[in-house]
Amino acid sequence: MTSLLRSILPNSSPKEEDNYYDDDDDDHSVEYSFAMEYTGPLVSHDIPQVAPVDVRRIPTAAMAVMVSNLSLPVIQPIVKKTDNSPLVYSTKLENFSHIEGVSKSNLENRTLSSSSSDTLGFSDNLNDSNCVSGSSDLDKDCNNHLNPIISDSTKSMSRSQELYSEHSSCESVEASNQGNRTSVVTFRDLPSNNSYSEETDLDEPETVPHRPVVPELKSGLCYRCNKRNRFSEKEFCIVCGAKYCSKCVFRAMGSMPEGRKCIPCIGYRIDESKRGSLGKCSGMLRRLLTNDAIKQIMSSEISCGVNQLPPNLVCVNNKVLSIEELVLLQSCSNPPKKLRPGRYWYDKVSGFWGKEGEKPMQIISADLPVGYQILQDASNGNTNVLINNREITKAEIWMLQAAGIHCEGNPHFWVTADGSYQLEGMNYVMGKLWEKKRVKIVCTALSLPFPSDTSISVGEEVAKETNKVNLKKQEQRMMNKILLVGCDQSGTSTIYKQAKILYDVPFSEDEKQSIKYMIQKNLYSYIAILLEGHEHFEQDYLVEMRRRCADEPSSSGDKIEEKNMYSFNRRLKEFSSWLLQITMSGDLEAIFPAATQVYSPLVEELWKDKAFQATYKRRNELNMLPRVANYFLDRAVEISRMDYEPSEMDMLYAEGVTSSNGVASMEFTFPKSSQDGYMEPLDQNDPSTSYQLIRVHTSSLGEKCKWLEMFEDVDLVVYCVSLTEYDEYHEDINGKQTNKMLASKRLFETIVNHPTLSEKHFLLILNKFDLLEEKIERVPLNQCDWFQDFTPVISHHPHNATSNNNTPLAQRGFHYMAVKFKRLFTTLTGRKLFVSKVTGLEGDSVDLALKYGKEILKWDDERHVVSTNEFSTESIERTTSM
Ligand SMILES: Nc1nc2c(ncn2[C@@H]2O[C@H](COP(=O)(O)OP(=O)(O)OP(=O)(O)O)[C@@H](O)[C@H]2O)c(=O)[nH]1
Ligand SMILES: [Mg+2]
Repeated sequence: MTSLLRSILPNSSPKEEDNYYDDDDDDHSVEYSFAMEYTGPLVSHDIPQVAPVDVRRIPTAAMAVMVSNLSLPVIQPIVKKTDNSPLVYSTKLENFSHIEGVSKSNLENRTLSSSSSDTLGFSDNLNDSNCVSGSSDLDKDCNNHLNPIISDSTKSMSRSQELYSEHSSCESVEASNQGNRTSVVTFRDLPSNNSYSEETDLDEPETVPHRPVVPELKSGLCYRCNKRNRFSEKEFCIVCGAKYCSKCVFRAMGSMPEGRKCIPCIGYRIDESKRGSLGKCSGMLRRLLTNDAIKQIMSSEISCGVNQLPPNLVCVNNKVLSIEELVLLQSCSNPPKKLRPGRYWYDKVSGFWGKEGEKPMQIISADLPVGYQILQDASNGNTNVLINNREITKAEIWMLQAAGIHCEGNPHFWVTADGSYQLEGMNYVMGKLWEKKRVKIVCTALSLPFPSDTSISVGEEVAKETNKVNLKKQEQRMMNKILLVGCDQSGTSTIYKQAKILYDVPFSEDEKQSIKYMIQKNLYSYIAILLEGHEHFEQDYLVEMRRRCADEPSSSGDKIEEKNMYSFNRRLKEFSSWLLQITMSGDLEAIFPAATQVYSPLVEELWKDKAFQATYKRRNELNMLPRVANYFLDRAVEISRMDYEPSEMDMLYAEGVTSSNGVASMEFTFPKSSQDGYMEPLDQNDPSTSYQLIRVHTSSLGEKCKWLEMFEDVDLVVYCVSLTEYDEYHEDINGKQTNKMLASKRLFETIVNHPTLSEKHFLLILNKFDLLEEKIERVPLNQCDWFQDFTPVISHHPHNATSNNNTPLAQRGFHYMAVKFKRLFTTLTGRKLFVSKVTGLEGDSVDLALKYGKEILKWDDERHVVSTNEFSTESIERTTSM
């Protein structure tokens, strides 16, 4: 028998063909099969029925592709329903009439219908060529697995078929032609998308047999043709793990009624380690089939009964689930995502859901009668703070703090599904957790769950749909987490904000508002510095004038006062002394920006005042004035107004970023750019790769950065150091002056040595290179004890551009510091530190550094793929695209 598959694979050996289809005309033991209206040319390319298939689930589009490969028309089966419900599949004859050599009468003659009123199958004139027998060589190969499926239709209908047919809402009515003939199938309308239908899956799917995983072949070998091509894509069987190349995949897997399983594995449970890849096929299969075909196969793979998770492998609150519980869990409006075998805890009141001994990973529907009562130590918390009887983790404490909830005194909270919280024993709701914007930021940064808006407020159906979409979106995306840390003033918040601007992640209203207030408050502190300077300038001017006066006895003291170019009018004088007093007392923070409305007119008046302008011109003499102050002072009047709206640049230059507990988090993707050249090939194939940048302030990390353990799932740590710190000092908690570079080094050591990050890649950002260029000319690097051996040789031949000696001093300083950190890192870890030179205020510079981070992650991914040759479909795609 010639098969359609065979016909599209002309080079395959006859032996291989025999393995799949035999010529035994008498054996027509297909239980579910096509009845199609066929015509001449098609007869010789019959449909590859290698396993019993629910007609509705046969990926017709897959067939269509194969047919289209043969330049044949797409066959669209249409369903006719007769009184007794058996179905007849037919195709529209017109579809074929344009094919050369095919007349309508020819088509009609070859029309197929069910062979008896209640039997669905091929009519005799096609049986010869189209039916698949169970006695082919292939089937002999697979005898043990296939026989139960394709022999006696009633007696031997395998469990998988039962489940399968149940899922596809087919009912086996009776068998005609016992042994050889097809069983009778009637069809009901498909129910909604639920994987489980009540009557179907409640009976022990755990009895679905388990098939051992095949031992892995040497990397790159196809399990069928045994040909090696390490980098060519393969599709793998979700049961036994065997991998097939594009030439063999259809021969090995047939029409894939249960998804990607080799034929002998049909009817068997999937390998649980591959559950994550259900519904995700390789790029290879996508190229071979149409979208519709892929959709159909993947949907069968996800929903067919035999592939469902066995309930006895899931334990919730110490109780092994029954099938009813599992169904409840998976069919609720907000089910656990990617449920795998394992032990879980479930807080029925709030809906928090997590793995035993771990922080919550999701918020699912509340009040499901699943598992026993939750235990206090379910998530292994050690905070003495309880939510719904569970001792919560440190990450959750941060979440509560972000919501403004105090956790002193080890309180016990009661949190309901909508986030309402109250103290145990108190009868009033203190607030709603999920309504606090900062909670969302902290939850995202710490990988804590946050409910989607819909799951709280909208009806079940909409929520269900939204969840599905979200789930799909999540599955499509690969999230890489980047943790950004550094000492105070190293520039982490600048880099974080720069990334927002670069990758089009808008600042939230909340962030904008608080950055605006920060800018306005800082403006008054800069003005205060100017006013302090003004007092000195005024005093100096007075002294100078008096000296001159002494030289010219004719001029009076009053005149000197009048002539003083630094004199304010009375109002400005009062404002000036008030502001200076407030600043000295440290109350500036308490008054501004709230008082902006009142003082804004005074700022305007001040700015127009000649005395103040004279002071402003001399601002460079004021050491206390930060460099960034110029940027804002130039627009002081505009900024001091109530209706001031900070621009992106303003937000970048503002000192700080809104965050609670010093944690800020953003998601972004790298935009595609034609200039990226060779750097981009992988991303072009995988544009959905997204990144999460989490900036955390070290003051929030506790002693010895203990709370770094909350960032166990980050992929890359970016440590930020300011290149200008080498001659700067700050007072530590004991009042001791400490060199800032040494403090940075110590923090670096602590973070690198932290057990949570022991396996992570590190990228060191040496920031503020623009400032180093200025500073290193004035202040030698060996001001810092750690940099004593920096002794650059200065060239006396400035025109010798190729000489190393002519490398700018700042560049050499940067290299030197980079090597210092690299050596330190290698001593601590034995691994390689990546370093990037950055000027945080320049977008391109930050962009390059973050892209470097991306390259590190990509490199790591590829390394894993090559070394472990994992089954992950993404990795297969990536390897190939290398
Ligand atoms: N000239 C220059 N200034 C920079 C650069 N990076 C950051 N700054 C400035 O340095 C100051 C500190 O930067 P931040 O980003 O606030 O530093 P941080 O790490 O958040 O420090 P904390 O807020 O103290 O935690 C800000 O005024 C920035 O504008 C840079 O590359 N060049
Ligand atoms: Mg800052």
